[in-house]
Amino acid sequence: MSPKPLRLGVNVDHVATVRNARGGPRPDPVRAALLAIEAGADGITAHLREDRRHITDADMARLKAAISKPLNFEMAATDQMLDVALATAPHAVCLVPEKRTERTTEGGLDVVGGHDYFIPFVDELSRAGVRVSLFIEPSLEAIDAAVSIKAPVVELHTGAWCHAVEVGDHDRAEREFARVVEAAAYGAERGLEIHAGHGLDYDTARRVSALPQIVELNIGHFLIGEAIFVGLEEAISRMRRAMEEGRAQAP
Ligand SMILES: CC(=O)[C@@H](O)[C@H](O)COP(=O)(O)O
Ligand SMILES: NCC(=O)COP(=O)(O)O
Repeated sequence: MSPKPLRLGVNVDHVATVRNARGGPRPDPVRAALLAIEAGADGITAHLREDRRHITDADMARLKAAISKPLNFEMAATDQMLDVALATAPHAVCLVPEKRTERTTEGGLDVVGGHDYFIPFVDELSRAGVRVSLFIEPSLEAIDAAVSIKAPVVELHTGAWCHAVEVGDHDRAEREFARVVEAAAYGAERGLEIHAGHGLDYDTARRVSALPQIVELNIGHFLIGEAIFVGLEEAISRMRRAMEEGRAQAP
């Protein structure tokens, strides 16, 4: 059976990070989203953090109004964010953990300890026609919890693997990648749609694209950084090529 098509979701958070450094209107994450779609992005991801350190409520509303591709609204599981998400009516919501003090998303959602807490969020968003995904650690326990919470999609947090690659800790990187491989297969066997994201670059995106169960990668920080040097269109084209090369290796 040929592997399923692999989608690229481009996260525009860090266009807003650069904009907010000066407090003006530029660079505009909506302009970046439109360019990303022209360059081949299958969707746009944006993380409305509680502290609004990058994407703002207005950005999210403008993204929803402007883009022709699906909007993946990342948010913490809070009543306030739920209200914003329901008012925005995105294609999808991804529930992610947040800590005020974190520099970036550090781990996956605590779907084991917080199991019952997440059920109403998944219920209400699903009833509103929003596709819900849970941003989780690549672990079998987290997969089981996601199935029990009845979320149709999980996004496997690839940050630990990508960080180990980045710092040259080969043994740790291989252990972390093995967790991603196992969780992707285990989750797909249990009927979940499998996404992956956080910290991916061309090489790690190529490698993870070879996992046939994974149908969407959400990539932001690396692409926005690359765009500074080669332009956003070229960075996305190179990422698409890397994903296609990886997918060609899929069993
Ligand atoms: C959940 C996820 O991995 C991304 O949304 C990531 O959080 C990018 O935003 P930050 O860099 O602000 O964490
Ligand atoms: N959910 C992952 C995401 O949207 C982008 O993460 P990153 O590539 O900015 O680390």
